[in-house]
Amino acid sequence: MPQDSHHRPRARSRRSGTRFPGQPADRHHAHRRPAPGGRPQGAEPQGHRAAAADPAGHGPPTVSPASPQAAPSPAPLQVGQVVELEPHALAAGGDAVARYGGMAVFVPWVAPGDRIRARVTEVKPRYARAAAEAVLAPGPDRVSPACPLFARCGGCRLQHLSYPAQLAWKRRLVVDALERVGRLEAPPVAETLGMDPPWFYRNKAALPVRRLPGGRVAMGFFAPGTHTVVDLEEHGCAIQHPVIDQVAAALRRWLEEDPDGRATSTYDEERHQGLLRHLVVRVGLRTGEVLAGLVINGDGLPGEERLARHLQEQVPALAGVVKNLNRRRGNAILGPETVPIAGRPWIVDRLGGLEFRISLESFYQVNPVQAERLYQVALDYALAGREAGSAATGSNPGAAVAERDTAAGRPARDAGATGARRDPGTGDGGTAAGDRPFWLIDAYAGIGTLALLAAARLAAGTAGRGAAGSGYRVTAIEVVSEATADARVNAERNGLQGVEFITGAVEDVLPRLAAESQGGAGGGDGAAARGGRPDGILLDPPRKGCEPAALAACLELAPPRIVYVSCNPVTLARDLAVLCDTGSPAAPAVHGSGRRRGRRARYRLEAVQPVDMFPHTAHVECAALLVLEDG
Ligand SMILES: C[S@@+](CC[C@H](N)C(=O)[O-])C[C@H]1O[C@@H](n2cnc3c(N)ncnc32)[C@H](O)[C@@H]1O
Repeated sequence: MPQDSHHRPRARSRRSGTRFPGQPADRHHAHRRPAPGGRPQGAEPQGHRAAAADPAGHGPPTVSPASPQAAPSPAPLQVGQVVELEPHALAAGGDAVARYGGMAVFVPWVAPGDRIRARVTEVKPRYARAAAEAVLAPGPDRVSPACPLFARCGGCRLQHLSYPAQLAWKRRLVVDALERVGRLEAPPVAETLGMDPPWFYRNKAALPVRRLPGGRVAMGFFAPGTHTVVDLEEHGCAIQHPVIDQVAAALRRWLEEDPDGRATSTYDEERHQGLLRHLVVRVGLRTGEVLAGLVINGDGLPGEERLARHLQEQVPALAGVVKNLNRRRGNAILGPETVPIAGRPWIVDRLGGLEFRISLESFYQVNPVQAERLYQVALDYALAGREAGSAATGSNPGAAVAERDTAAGRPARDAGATGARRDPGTGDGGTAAGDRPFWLIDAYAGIGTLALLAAARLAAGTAGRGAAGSGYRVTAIEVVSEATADARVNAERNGLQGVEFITGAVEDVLPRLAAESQGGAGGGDGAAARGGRPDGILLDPPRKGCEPAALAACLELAPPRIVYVSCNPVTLARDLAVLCDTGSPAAPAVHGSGRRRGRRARYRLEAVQPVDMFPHTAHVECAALLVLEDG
């Protein structure tokens, strides 16, 4: 697979050939270059064109002439009533919001500024829901969705909105959460960093596999609000890497045509019966390596070794095929045990000039192009003034290495990590005040992406003196042991020293480090005792945010900077309210916080950078910089 394969995505079709509106049928010219402003071909503004209605309320509504019977009524809404609405905003999940007689009405799949005819589906005391039946006049930001499955598949929520409008909305989402939930006044939120082109970016898919009556097999995403699989075979997916479609097609062929494949049952959630549950595919965007995981409600599949060979023949980029055993009921995709069937049970990808080994279970950002930008911002925040040249010149050694690597398409070992090792550095740029090593804690570290990129940057400024204690120290904390194992290998693979990996929950480990830190240097044998007070903490928790004990420990450790990376603006706002002590009712009480020097530590929100990690979905990622104000 070519190194820049993600720049040449192409949809494929076993049955019909071409996939997306506006996409050329010629596979080699199928990359949909966006028009200026990020709009893909085939997603043109609808202007005043009309579209047809979906009676089930699931399809995108289509434009039609205004109906004289649908005039707004001041009477209270009733289920089944047809009303005309003009949504003015999007709510957090991506539904449009309109007002009707003082009541908020949520309508999916329509855009602010659209004038629509909608049927009321639910009425609550303070809000209602409606399904759009027709767009009477499109709003200024409406575009034609690029994917014909849009609104039938639950993967994307915003394809009907121009990309610049999506970016503006995501920034607004962050500002609103910080103001409303966090009680942070006039938060310093930058414009959202968008992706160009914002398509075919996902490097991972977990596709439920279901056999249909007659023996055909469906694989895809669930329809919105259901567990009905929307089969991607016909159209592929506009936001995931095309090789994922190839692996799915190869598995489908096996299940439909091979005798062992035809004998393989697929999972029935309600009865908790059937063998094959999901196909999980991971792709290394920069290396082209692919890992296929077959999630099984049992021990194995009939003819699984032949199946693995079949997949590898069909998709030569497959580095390995594994089975994951998940015999549990419920929505968790992966079970506790992963067993290799063929090849190796991990892939390698390159990011920021470093190489990362990634197993099936380990967290890895689904959009590495945008992840690289996010990490660069987060580390610029965390390391400001600590790297050689960064304070004086604003230069960014890590980023320069990453760019060189990307531009030249060279293997990472020529750049990034080894570059960091070879680079003589310029003195004590990575050293904290006095002669103490600069100490950074990476909490929720996954496979060590941020920790190792930080170490590479710090090493570039300190001639690699990390482990010796005079330059820098990075402490990475992660609860999933497979991810920590990957992280250790990744440190070695990139020749990076001075990084220690702790497997454990942040809410357990950070308080321990805080207690050691209070004991002062030499007061224990842990990292905190050796390093004293950290110079920075990176927090990158899952969607639910940090536990109060983790936040309390941050306040006790009271580093000059905290960088909070988040994929959920609401929990970000809640946790920042604790760290900035805004008095928000959403902030949980934290105990024992900020006892350092008898004062409660308190942070100021200095900058927030939203990054569009998930174009066309209602999700947004952020990096927020907090600077110690008091304590
Ligand atoms: C959003 S990911 C970030 C990972 C990493 N920073 C990256 O960018 O690749 C969150 C990580 O936190 C881990 N995690 C979840 N809860 C945790 C906890 N209580 N303590 C430590 N790690 C946790 C997850 O396994 C996952 O690897």
